[in-house]
Amino acid sequence: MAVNHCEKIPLATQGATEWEVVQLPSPLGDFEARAFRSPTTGSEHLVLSVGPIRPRGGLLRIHSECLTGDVFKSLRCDCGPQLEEALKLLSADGGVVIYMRGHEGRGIGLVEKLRAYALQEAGVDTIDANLQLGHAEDARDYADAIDILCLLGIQSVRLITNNPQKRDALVSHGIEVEALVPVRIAANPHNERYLETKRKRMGHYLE
Ligand SMILES: Nc1nc2c(ncn2[C@@H]2O[C@H](COP(=O)(O)OP(=O)(O)OP(=O)(O)O)[C@@H](O)[C@H]2O)c(=O)[nH]1
Ligand SMILES: [Zn+2]
Repeated sequence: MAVNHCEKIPLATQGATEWEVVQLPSPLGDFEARAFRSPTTGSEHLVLSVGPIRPRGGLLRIHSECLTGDVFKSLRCDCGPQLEEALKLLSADGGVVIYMRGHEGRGIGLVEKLRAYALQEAGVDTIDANLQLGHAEDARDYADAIDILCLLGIQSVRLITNNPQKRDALVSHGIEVEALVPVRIAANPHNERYLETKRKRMGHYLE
């Protein structure tokens, strides 16, 4: 049964004392930025938004940190172009991106992600690499994202993702997902197998 997503928000967060709103102009658009330090995980997340924050029906992307893809434009994954695409959608229609630190490597961190890459270079796919290293295939926790949505007063969204598990994570915490907005990026020779595994083994909408 879905729960009220604001019910369990940590008391330390409820006043949102660290919730300054600043301007963040960039080549991809002019954003408002907020930073959030989670009292439970200690992670510091970034929220970028365009326009008024809509309690219902606004665009939302929950973007999992990928230092190699987002910052260094690695071609091994599709994260960098997906983030850019999401920010462009925001500039056109308004909405919110929550940039989730602590989600690096699907929650296993940067060092372990590179160990997983090494296994992939030996022929293992992205899921089995995680499993061989003793991790869950996806170790991401969405509790901080739910707290942030509560602080923003967001109850329902159009979610920018190809990943049905992100929708399920929100719905199970009482956030309504009115629609999934796909964010498909052209494959390249370096990420073809990775995208194929996401489609076949993780159920991502990547036809
Ligand atoms: N463990 C691991 N993590 C990876 C690998 N490639 C990318 N990542 C991480 O995966 C996360 C992105 O997850 P994806 O599965 O690409 O996409 P998603 O966020 O679930 O779905 P979308 O919303 O459609 O982007 C980022 O944190 C990346 O650092 C990999 O081979 N192994
Ligand atoms: Zn990536």
